[in-house]
Amino acid sequence: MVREMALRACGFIVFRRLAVVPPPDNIEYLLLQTSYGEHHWTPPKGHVDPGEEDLITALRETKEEAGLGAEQLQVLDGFVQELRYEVRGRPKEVLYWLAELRDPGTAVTLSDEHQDYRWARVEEACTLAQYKDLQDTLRAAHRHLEADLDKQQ
Ligand SMILES: Nc1nc2c(ncn2[C@@H]2O[C@H](COP(=O)(O)OP(=O)(O)OP(=O)(O)OP(=O)(O)OC[C@H]3O[C@@H](n4cnc5c(=O)[nH]c(N)nc54)[C@H](O)[C@@H]3O)[C@@H](O)[C@H]2O)c(=O)[nH]1
Repeated sequence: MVREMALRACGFIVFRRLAVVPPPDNIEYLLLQTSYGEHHWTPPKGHVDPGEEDLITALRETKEEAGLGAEQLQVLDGFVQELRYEVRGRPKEVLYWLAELRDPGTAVTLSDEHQDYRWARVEEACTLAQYKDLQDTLRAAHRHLEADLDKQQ
């Protein structure tokens, strides 16, 4: 039996820390709303080009979709989440890493693929995200950041 190859996409859960609010409530996550289809919200991500490395895809898509480049991001070690769902009857897998926006004041610049963006605290981000698997991923990211914080204290 030939198993159908899953469509593969990679992206970043981009977050920023506001200076004026004490942690962990100062953490906000970036979500983008598509300008097509159901106008759903997801972190920046997109399809892996043939031969492209996963992290390079995540960086390229984040630059294309949000205008945020590698030099503006700090990619975190030790966190990656894999989502699997079906799109038009085909299996799709999405890998998300975590990346902090170094300067929380950096402006987001959207492409034609998205019509809106939001910096949202974890619960608002989950409300926007809608999908259970993406909500779980956002909460896992938040727990990971909170655990990091505990270690520093
Ligand atoms: N005009 C038009 N054009 C489209 C359309 N569709 C695509 N284009 C074009 O394709 C290009 C995109 O290329 P990339 O940027 O490289 O790829 P991705 O970023 O991967 O983008 P996608 O939108 O293909 O993929 P998803 O976000 O995965 O959404 C697909 C479906 O999956 C569901 N879904 C989404 N997220 C989750 C989740 O976390 N969990 C679960 N469980 N389900 C989830 C949801 O139901 C959704 O409808 C663009 O240039 C468009 O021009 C469309 O309907 N009309």
